[in-house]
Amino acid sequence: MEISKKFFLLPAEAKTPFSRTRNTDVHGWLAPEIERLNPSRPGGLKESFNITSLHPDAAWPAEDVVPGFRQTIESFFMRCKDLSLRVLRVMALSLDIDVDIFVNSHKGIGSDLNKSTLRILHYPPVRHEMVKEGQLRCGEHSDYGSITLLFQDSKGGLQVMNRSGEYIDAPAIPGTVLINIADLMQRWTSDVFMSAKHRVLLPPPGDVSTRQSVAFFAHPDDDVTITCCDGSNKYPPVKSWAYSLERFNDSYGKMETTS
Ligand SMILES: O=C(O)CCC(=O)C(=O)O
Ligand SMILES: [Fe+2]
Repeated sequence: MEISKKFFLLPAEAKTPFSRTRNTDVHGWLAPEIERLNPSRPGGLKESFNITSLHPDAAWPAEDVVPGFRQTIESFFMRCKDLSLRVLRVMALSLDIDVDIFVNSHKGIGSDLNKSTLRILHYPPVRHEMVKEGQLRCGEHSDYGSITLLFQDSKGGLQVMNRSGEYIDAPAIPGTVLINIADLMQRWTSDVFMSAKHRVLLPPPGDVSTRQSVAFFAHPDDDVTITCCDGSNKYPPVKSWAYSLERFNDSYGKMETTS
């Protein structure tokens, strides 16, 4: 989180060259208030940098601007990939189905054929007099892929909806990783694993602290067709990337038509 803070504290002009301009290319910086994860609220009071592919040509800040940034983030990406695959295996085991069913559909993580994304997040201090009606640090949403690993600092604000439909606090527990089920996993398992809606509230008035978190969104390979693994037809088959792209278009608008 230290190294990601160094990036976020750069002036906006230094981050703009890494801006994400199209939904079809997930890599890059998203400035504050761009992302509306709940489209009925104003954009979230957060900024993020997203890494999808470890391709050598991806745009990164120069080594002298944030020393060690690329290497640290890429190596953390690989650790998240390993952990996600382990968790996906355990999930299949718990369902008593082919243990490799999920893992085999995530082989391309880190390549151009898979949109799994490591996102570092920075929530700047909130000036309550500037907050728009209904604005949050991050609006209510569920993630799109299979599972999300979430690492957060101790500042709080994250809430997750329980099965009764109430939002409950999900504070950081030292030494743990929070794992969210995402939408494609819900479809895949015909609602056995339910995707969890979540949001990040504003800090109380007068609290001008920043919040930082890191999320790893595991997605199945782009061309995998997600079909209910119990053989039912509860959800029609969807291609992984086609489904996620539609969801990205809801959250950011159809960026590719405006860039
Ligand atoms: O920062 C957090 O704790 C949550 C971020 C999040 O849910 C997201 O970016 O999808
Ligand atoms: Fe999320």
